[in-house]
Amino acid sequence: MKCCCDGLPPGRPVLFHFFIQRSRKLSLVGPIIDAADIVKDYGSARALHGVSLEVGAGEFLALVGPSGCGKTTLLKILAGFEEPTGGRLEIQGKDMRGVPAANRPTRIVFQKLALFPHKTVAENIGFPLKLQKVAKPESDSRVRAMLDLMHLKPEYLTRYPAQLSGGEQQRVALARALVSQPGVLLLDEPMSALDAKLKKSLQAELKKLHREIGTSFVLVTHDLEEAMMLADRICVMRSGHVVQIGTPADIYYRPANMFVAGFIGETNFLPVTATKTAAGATVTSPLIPGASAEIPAEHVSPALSAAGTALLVRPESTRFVKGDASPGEWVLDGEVEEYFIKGASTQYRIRVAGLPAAVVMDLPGSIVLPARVGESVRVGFQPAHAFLLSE
Ligand SMILES: Nc1ncnc2c1ncn2[C@@H]1O[C@H](COP(=O)(O)OP(=O)(O)OP(=O)(O)O)[C@@H](O)[C@H]1O
Repeated sequence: MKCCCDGLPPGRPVLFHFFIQRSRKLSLVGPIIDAADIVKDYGSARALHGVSLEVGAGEFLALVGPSGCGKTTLLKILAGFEEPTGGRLEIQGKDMRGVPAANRPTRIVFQKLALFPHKTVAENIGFPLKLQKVAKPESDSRVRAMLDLMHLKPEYLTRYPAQLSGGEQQRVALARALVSQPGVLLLDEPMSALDAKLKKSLQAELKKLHREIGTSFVLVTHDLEEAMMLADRICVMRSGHVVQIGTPADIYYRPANMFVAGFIGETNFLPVTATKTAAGATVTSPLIPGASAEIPAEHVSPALSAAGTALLVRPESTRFVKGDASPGEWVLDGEVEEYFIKGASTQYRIRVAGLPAAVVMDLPGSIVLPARVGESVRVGFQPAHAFLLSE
């Protein structure tokens, strides 16, 4: 027998069909969120200084940055819980000025669950549909579809939030946010209260869910690994400004400046003097007298300035040099300060004269250790593989 769900995974009912059809349609149009020059003042304090941001239909964007940089404020402005002091916000092509949260195509899930404790799971998930006066049979069917989507058992429908685990409660909150089929799902640290194992499994489910339903997700997170794992693009904020927006690879391998580089992942900054050339830049370092290296243009930050120029060498791009150095390799002499066995790899910290911080190395394997604490070692890396940036 043919039905409207043909071609969809078994057990994925009408709701899926709706999401998939809609996301295909939306992918033909422009950005679903278009925020330009958003300013937010709380009294005399400015929380956002002209933030501009676009989120594509079906895109997963993560907002990251130090505490107080304005992530939640921006999310609340998207959701309609805060009015911006200045700037323009369009969602699905419509100006959002004066549009209350309930009338926006957005839904939000907070870190602290806002489930109604005296309503059952079914009543919690169905609540937005009740507000929209959706007929009972349709509402029941959509609630059951959401339960299925969130891998929650049908018998949970009659349970109360207190009778569920933390992870299950968060899935109910996600189900409630998604049941009214929003164009954008806003997530404010939804997994930060969960233990590490549960967090990992919910992260995997969230990524799968996003791929399956095609709704745009905007996630605020403190967890940079989470942002790298889940997001199509990451927006790094600092003191109410957007510092860089890019793919996880852009942010990790081609950070705009030392702040972004230091914010995501371990870093080694080698002081250098750089001269721009047609092919990129030529660098020399006081730590490697007499040597110079060519850095290709794609490894030179477009925002390079004279202030505090440094070569970013990621820990996994280093090695111990036991014999001769490889062609073009730069080598630093040092002493092992400490090492940490991480299982799949071992992290070394090497004290190098002239550097304010120990050089961090991340070497595969942890069964046979190549060096011990106090041992003199030579650390090698290819400068052409490093990234040239400034403060
Ligand atoms: N309702 C408010 N009244 C006054 N100031 C506020 C208000 N909400 C936020 N702020 C201030 O605005 C700035 C940005 O806050 P916001 O909560 O957006 O930061 P955040 O990046 O989400 O921080 P965190 O990661 O700690 O949650 C902070 O300096 C904060 O103190």
